[in-house]
Amino acid sequence: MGPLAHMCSTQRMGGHPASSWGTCCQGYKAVLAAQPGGRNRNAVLSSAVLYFPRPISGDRGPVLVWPAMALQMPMFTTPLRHKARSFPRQTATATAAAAPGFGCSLSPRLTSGTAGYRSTTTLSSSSGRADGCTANGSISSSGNSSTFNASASGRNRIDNYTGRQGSLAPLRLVDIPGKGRGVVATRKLNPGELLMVCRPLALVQGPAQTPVPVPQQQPAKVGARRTQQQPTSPAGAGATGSDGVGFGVPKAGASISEAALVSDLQRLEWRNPQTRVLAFLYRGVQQSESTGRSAPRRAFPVTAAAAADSAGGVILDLTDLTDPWDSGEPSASASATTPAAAMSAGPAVTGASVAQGAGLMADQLAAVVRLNATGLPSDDVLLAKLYGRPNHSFIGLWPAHAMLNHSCAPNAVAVVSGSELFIRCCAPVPAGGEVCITYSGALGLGPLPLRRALLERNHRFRCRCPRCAAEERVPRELAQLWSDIVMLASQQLQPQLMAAAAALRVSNKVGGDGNFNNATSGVSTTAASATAASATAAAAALPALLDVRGQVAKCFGLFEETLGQLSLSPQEELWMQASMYPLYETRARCAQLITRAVANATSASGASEETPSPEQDRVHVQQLEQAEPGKLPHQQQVQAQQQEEDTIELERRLSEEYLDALSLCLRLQGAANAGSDMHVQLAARYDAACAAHVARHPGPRGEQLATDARQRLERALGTRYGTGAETQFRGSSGALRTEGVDTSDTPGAVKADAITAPLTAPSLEELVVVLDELRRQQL
Ligand SMILES: C[S@@+](CC[C@H](N)C(=O)[O-])C[C@H]1O[C@@H](n2cnc3c(N)ncnc32)[C@H](O)[C@@H]1O
Repeated sequence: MGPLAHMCSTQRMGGHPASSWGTCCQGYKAVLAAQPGGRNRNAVLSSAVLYFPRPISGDRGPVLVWPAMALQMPMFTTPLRHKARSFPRQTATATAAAAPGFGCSLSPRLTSGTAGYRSTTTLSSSSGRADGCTANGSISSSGNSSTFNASASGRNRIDNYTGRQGSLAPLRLVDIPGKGRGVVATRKLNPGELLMVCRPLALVQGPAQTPVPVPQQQPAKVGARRTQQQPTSPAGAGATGSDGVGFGVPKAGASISEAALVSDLQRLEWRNPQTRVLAFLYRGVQQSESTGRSAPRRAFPVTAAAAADSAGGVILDLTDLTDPWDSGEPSASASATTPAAAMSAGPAVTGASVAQGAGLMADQLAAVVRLNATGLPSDDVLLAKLYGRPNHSFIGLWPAHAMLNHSCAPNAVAVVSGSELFIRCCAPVPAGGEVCITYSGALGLGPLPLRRALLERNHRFRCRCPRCAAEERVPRELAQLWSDIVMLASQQLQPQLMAAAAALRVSNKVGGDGNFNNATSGVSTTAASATAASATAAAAALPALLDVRGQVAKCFGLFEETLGQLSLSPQEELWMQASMYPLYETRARCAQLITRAVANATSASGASEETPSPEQDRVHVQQLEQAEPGKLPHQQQVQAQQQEEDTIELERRLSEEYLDALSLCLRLQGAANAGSDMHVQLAARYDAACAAHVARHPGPRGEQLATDARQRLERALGTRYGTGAETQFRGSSGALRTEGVDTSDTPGAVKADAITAPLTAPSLEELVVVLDELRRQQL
């Protein structure tokens, strides 16, 4: 039986495959119809039982089970073993070129020495960490007032880097009932708009890494460290697709402990403005403790909390926080000192009494870090590649970023590049609306119970964003059914797909180079036999893939049926679908693998026609001799042509099915995770898949798909990185690698003479070129 024989007739017509349960692919509808009450909720639930081959909710419940894949890679729990590097106190002078006409320059190196901008950066940092992490804690700058890091007053930074004079950052820090402090927009904000460029109060980086194509996630709060590593996404990066674009966390990416940051906060030299910022952040800890909003995991001394409150509080605005090392006049008493000494002795610091002594400091700092710090195994891979510098794992404290509260429907996204953290609007925000990021990373694309459990466990608060509110109104049994479906998709179907993908990977290897060397015997096989082996592997994988396809189709039937019973707004419906994302991505992944398996199988038959074996030749000659003159060759030709047309048509339909599924995933990413690296990766994947499709199946529909895909990729890139139209700060990571610092372990590192300057944001063309490069590296 050939591989295609596994498909039932409806599937050949674009319908559903036969499942391993032997039911018709449209069976769930029959079951639904057979239930008393037809389509009511109970009927749906009982039909669900019929369709799930194994119990789908275990003792622990779905919300505890689904993130298991993510939990396999805990972050920031094990200190890194870093190559020892020391950063003695030093002064570096950097010259870089200023804005006009600079947008297309890819290498910061090219910018050095040209006219216009000169910034003097004094870097004083902790000396020699035992673990070799780099600590970038105290950077103070002065210089040209038209630049972000050189503003004399520190008040107009955002105007300066966006070039919009007179319109100070369109954000304000306010108290938000039930959440503590938060950030609101003072005017309407649009996706892609740069909102803040934040410098860290402290930053610990791991050693330089070369990007390796695997998925990344946008920065998540440290409290969520166990959730931020996303499971390998079938539709997203890490997939085996030839159109795959995975460009995230370097594989060597290791975790850095919170303790490393705490210890750097203790070791860094402190001046009063920075102490004020720290005290300001610490107030958040105390507030959350006193309101019970977010109980810290340790009790803090009542005296310290009371002292901070009675100090009248430290009132800072966002501009004080975006660059904590550039906040104007240090107090007279503010000679460099340690945090403990500064907090207990510095009279100019309102929050000085927060610390009762060095003994408490570590605890307090730990609480500040826990509540406010952010970390990932890598900073942004695309920007690093664009600017020609390596990636670093990191954990850092960016005070302005720390003021952003969470929403499951975020309208802002954070991107870390070197030591800067950029905040960009990723969904429209009305004037007065709160600007929120997500703390959940990829797991924000999951059902409410899962999101809620993660936020409550890691951050100790209950999200009441509009998406959560809408999902709360879903009847309980339905919500349970949906959670079960998600769990089925991620716990059972995705592993099945992974196994099939592994088999196909082997088959691609065998068939791919056409001259496969057998590892054990060292015997080189012919192209034809290798392709035949590939076809065999594809044929072996197909039944499992078709089974998954059938199960996914049934799950979708159930979900869509039940979703249709609720009266939801289009936005709410999109959010519900986003919460079922694992099911959508399972479908896309499955469609992709089936497309590949069929292509492998059919190319094998083509290959054997091209290179018939001696036996085939003999049979063929015999047939010709016996045939009526002129008849058989013609019949054969017609048959072969028909077969080929059928095959191409089948491949086209399967490929379109894959593209449709991917397109939906992309839409959902845009609805609930816009501007995330997952969103960008998926957009790149979709773009590449559409381009591959149109190359294989030329025609107006393919062309249209490819155009649409490119637009969507540009939108995703624009949301995360800007459109290149505005001037922005290109990152000052050069400050980490100033004169005298050994950069030999960081190939391509930005050297002292190339400390970056405000430049035009990367253009879309630049970003697309880099994306393509990363993709080629992966292939
Ligand atoms: C990084 S801080 C954000 C700033 C914080 N509101 C403050 O005043 O310091 C994170 C904490 O803010 C609170 N928070 C953030 N998002 C929230 C939300 N959607 N609902 C309730 N509290 C939230 C929680 O206490 C959380 O642990």
